[in-house]
Amino acid sequence: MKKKIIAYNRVETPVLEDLQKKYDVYFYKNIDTKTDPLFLEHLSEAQGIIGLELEVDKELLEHAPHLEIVSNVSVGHNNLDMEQLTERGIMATNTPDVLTDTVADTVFGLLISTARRIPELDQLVKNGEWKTEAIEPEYFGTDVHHKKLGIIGMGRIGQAIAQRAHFGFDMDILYHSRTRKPDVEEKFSATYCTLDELLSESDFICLITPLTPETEGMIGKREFQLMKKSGIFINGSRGKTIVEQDLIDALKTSEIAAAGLDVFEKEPVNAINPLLQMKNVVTTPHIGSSTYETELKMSELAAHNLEAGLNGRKPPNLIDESVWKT
Ligand SMILES: NC(=O)C1=CN([C@@H]2O[C@H](COP(=O)(O)OP(=O)(O)OC[C@H]3O[C@@H](n4cnc5c(N)ncnc54)[C@H](OP(=O)(O)O)[C@@H]3O)[C@@H](O)[C@H]2O)C=CC1
Ligand SMILES: O=CC(=O)O
Repeated sequence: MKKKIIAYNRVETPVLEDLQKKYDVYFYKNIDTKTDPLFLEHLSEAQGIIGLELEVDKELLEHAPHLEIVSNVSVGHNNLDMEQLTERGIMATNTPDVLTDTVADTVFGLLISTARRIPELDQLVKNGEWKTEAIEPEYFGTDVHHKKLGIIGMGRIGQAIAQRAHFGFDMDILYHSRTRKPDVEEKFSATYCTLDELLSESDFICLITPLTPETEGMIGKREFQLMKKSGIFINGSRGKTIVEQDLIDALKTSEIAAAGLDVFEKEPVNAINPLLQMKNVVTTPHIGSSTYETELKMSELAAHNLEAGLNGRKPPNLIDESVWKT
């Protein structure tokens, strides 16, 4: 008998079609399915789940007695209650590495767009408001090259950001993570520092940690106050790693100069969120890894993890290896 899987928004079409040949696939596009009786019925039969950011918590797991593996189509796995999954011996996997460069490009793109005010000036040109041959100083941006960049979370993506900054833009790099990384320091001439030192000394700050109990709200009022008034803050991690209201206040009171945001406390972001009214805030809708090439690679890797788990092989990207019993 074919195994049953729930494929959850988003699994790229070729990957979905391949899974459909081998498994009974219940495909869900809507993110609001957790109370849907049909979803709960499918969940009660499923051996596997593959998808992006389905909140897998105790309540959901109570409806999933046959579940063997949850395969996230993302590297972040804050949507998974790992304690509950491990306690039940259910495997969980993610998709590291294949998205690293793409996310670093997004973060760097936000950084440059914010510093050079590209979306604002694009709008000015398109609105027919480019009146004089030489643009007025009120529309000048600030340099990126040769400035000081602080990276919070010097993991895979943090290092890919450092690579772009060091080799492409001659930036000085400060970093903060849980552990020091001598190889990274050597490769990018990077300097390890405390969070407070990084905040007060950097011209640009990129936050790219996972969302965990330790990082939730790690950047708030006190941290924004430590930043330079000319400082530009970029968040590529998760919305809840910062206190969003404190960012709004810091921008309103010119505590910092500008922000580039790919992630928000609530997603999709509420249309009346004050951040969306600010010219010095550049936003993207959580698209760090969203290129055709990378989304396909992520889906393929997630399917590979899922199939390994369902067929008695160790998935390459097991988040908690302790669930694997040889
Ligand atoms: N916007 C988007 O579309 C995307 C967002 N992301 C986000 O980026 C995150 C990072 O991904 P990736 O680089 O692959 O992950 P890694 O695990 O490779 O890196 C995470 C880094 O964060 C550091 N870190 C963890 N906890 C803390 C803490 N309490 N204080 C300071 N630093 C900490 C780690 O430190 P140490 O090395 O010392 O352990 C590590 O350097 C993901 O978890 C996800 O949330 C990822 C992809 C796309
Ligand atoms: O946000 C995306 C991820 O892969 O994590």
